[in-house]
Amino acid sequence: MGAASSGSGPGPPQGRAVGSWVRALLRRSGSVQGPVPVPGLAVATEEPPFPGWPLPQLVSLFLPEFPVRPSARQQQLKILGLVAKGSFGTILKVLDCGREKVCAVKVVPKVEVLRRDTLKQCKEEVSIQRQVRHPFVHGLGDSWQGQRHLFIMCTYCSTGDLHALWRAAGRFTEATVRLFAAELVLVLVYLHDLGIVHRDVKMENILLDERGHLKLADFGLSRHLRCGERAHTICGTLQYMAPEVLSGGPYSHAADWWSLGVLLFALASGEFPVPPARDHVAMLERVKESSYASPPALSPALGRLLAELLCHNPLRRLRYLHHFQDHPFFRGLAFDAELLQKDPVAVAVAPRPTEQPLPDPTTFDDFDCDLTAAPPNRPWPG
Ligand SMILES: Nc1ncnc2c1ncn2[C@@H]1O[C@H](COP(=O)(O)OP(=O)(O)OP(=O)(O)O)[C@@H](O)[C@H]1O
Repeated sequence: MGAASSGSGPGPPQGRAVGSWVRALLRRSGSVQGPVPVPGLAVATEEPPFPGWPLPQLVSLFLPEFPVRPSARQQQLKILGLVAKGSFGTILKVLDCGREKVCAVKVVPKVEVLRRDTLKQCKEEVSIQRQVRHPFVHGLGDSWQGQRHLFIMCTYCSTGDLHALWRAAGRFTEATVRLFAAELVLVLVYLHDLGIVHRDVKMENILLDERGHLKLADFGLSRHLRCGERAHTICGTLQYMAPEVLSGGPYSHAADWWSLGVLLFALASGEFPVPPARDHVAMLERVKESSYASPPALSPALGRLLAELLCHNPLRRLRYLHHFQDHPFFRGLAFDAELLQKDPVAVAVAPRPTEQPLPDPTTFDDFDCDLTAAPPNRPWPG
């Protein structure tokens, strides 16, 4: 939901209940807040307590993207462990006992959303994820709210994310880069045609399905941007940000194509084209100075693709499907989702250490409802 880096977390300590471990962890990370003194919010139900009366504000603010679910629904979920701590919230692995499915749930404290003034962005994330349906997009399963948290649930990807795979592999062969690039081209073209700019295309936000194909995730910075419209917010992840984004805009969907260029450069060479800087001003200087010359080990066709994506002028950057279909790097490849998915991706499905079974799964609503005794540890925003 944000732009800061996230890392995969270790499993819970052996012999300790997962519930108390997750609660302690959420508290340590500051993502669990004490009670917010809003009168009338002791019990959140689907209906307002008195027909015609407004819902308490801390509930109504997040509607309709985050409906209030009957607690029976939430009790069907059992926490299996921690997946990662993002900049905003915590990603948990849960078992949906009703559907017998393992899911990932992003848990975001409402207080944090309001403190950072990201209510609009947070609702946009869910509404965009609900809107998009594509083989290479990680779709939304469900979203709802508790008293203190927002919950965003989707299928759990057991193969992990592209960043973890890249770190393990060092770099990928050009054949693998070609396949991943084609999958991402299809996704970006699809999103841009819908008038959506992702704004945080990076390896950590790309999950892998069980056959190693890509699923673009984390629409936390995405927004609707019509063709011809321009954005100005400096956001994204520094190393992936286009020069026009780093300089405060105006920028368009072309910014996503720059990020793709950075990503493909790193996948193929094992290194980022430009090292990270401390802030966007310093990063812009580095980006301006860099020639983005491809390492000589890469083929001329890939070198050309990278140069055409990492083009400082957004108007001259590659951005239409036919640009890629006609490109020598993709010669002989069909931009067809079904054909691209035909074979498993060998490097992604190679056997890896199996996950430890987790002791004592706990019901999901515990950490939203059981913390009412703790005092607030942050000032209430506004
Ligand atoms: N459905 C999922 N299945 C498996 N792992 C997931 C899933 N969703 C997220 N993750 C893991 O959790 C990490 C953080 O997720 P996400 O980017 O959605 O959170 P975030 O709070 O927006 O983080 P950040 O702001 O740091 O990008 C991902 O990089 C990925 O490794």
